[in-house]
Amino acid sequence: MNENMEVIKNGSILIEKNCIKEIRDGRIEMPDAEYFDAEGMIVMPGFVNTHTHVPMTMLRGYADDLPLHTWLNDHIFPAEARMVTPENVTVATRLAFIEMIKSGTTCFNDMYFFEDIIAAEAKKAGIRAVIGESLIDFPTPSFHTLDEGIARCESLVQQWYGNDLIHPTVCAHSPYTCSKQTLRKAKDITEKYNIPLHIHVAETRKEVEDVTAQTGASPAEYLYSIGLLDRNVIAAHSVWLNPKDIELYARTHTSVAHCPKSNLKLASGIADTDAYLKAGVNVSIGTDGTASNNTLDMVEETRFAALLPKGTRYNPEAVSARTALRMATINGARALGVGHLTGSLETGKRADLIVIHADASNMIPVYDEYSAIVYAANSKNIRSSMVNGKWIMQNREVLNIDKEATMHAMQHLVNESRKCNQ
Ligand SMILES: CSC[C@H]1O[C@@H](n2cnc3c(O)ncnc32)[C@H](O)[C@@H]1O
Ligand SMILES: [Zn+2]
Repeated sequence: MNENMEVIKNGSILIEKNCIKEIRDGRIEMPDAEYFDAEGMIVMPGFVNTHTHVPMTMLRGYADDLPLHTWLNDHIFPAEARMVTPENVTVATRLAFIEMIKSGTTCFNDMYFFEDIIAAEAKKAGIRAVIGESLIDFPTPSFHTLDEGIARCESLVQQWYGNDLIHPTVCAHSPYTCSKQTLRKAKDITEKYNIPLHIHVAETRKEVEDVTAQTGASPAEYLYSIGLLDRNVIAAHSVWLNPKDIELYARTHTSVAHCPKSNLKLASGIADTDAYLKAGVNVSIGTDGTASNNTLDMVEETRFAALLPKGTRYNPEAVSARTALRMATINGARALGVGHLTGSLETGKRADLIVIHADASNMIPVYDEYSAIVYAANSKNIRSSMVNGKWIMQNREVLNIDKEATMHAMQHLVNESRKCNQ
């Protein structure tokens, strides 16, 4: 693999319009060019967060230290039924974007309700977004019947299909909340447009037990049996895969969105990503929502993704820093079907990159860039960020979102919701 795919060292990147035109050692002389001096910096592709529910910033810390099914059924679903409105989704999405941009994410994959709002906000913020309206077999804040939900899914796809920054998908919540018919309808839309399907799979042992009791197959086998697994599928979590499931993912090119922190916090378990990678599965990294994480920080998530397998496998070579960084960038882009556009610094790709201040007390000395980023960096080291050739953060200032107004609006939203709940 070309060295320049991951980090750029002592070199120059020529960007023309929204694309990387050239990458070269040393300085590129261009009389009319605008120069950005990256002395003391590491330039790398932006992080690709492959599993989020961005408006869940409104529920950060709302119900902590609970197992997934209690957390979801007794706390999160009821809170969402009250709080998920178009206005609240707008505010919560802006807050999420500030946090994501400040921690180096240039592309994210979202599953929620009112994704039309999230798409429009992403366009304004300038962040690359892979977005899908979500199907689930009960009335939701954005639709009441399944037919309405399906219509919303397809109309979002039609609205953004072919866009250079916003890439549509369809989301089905999970095999335990969607019937076979719902899952098939979701898949039919993705097949019609050749776009990804985003779904939670095998997150907990309970899910595996329940799905197996109902269908006679593991969640992965069941999804395969109804034609759902292929290279256009992003299977979030996938903690509880048996050896046959792993082989099935590899054979069908199903991608995993590994969410180490959310899985730890909800005590769902630890995915054996070392085994998945060795079997040839495309493993990427996601944060999940801030009600289970409770951050959207891909620097932190990547560190967890590199450290956990070492502890569970008693093997310091399991998931190296370099592998973890690939999972967080190019594997993510490939999982989302945008690997031809983003996820690495290569001539012809879109200029989606971040600038890390490596000449910092918490990072020097930098013997190895991958190690410095994965094991030493924190989000504050990320100084600037560019998506599609445009700066979206410069010197830690997020350019297209009003931070003060957003924070104020979030506080107001929470106060109002508390009043209504009293
Ligand atoms: C159908 S929109 C997304 C839906 O998913 C819920 N959710 C958030 N995190 C998780 C998770 O880890 N497992 C399962 N479901 C999750 C979220 O609250 C929305 O209702
Ligand atoms: Zn999730």
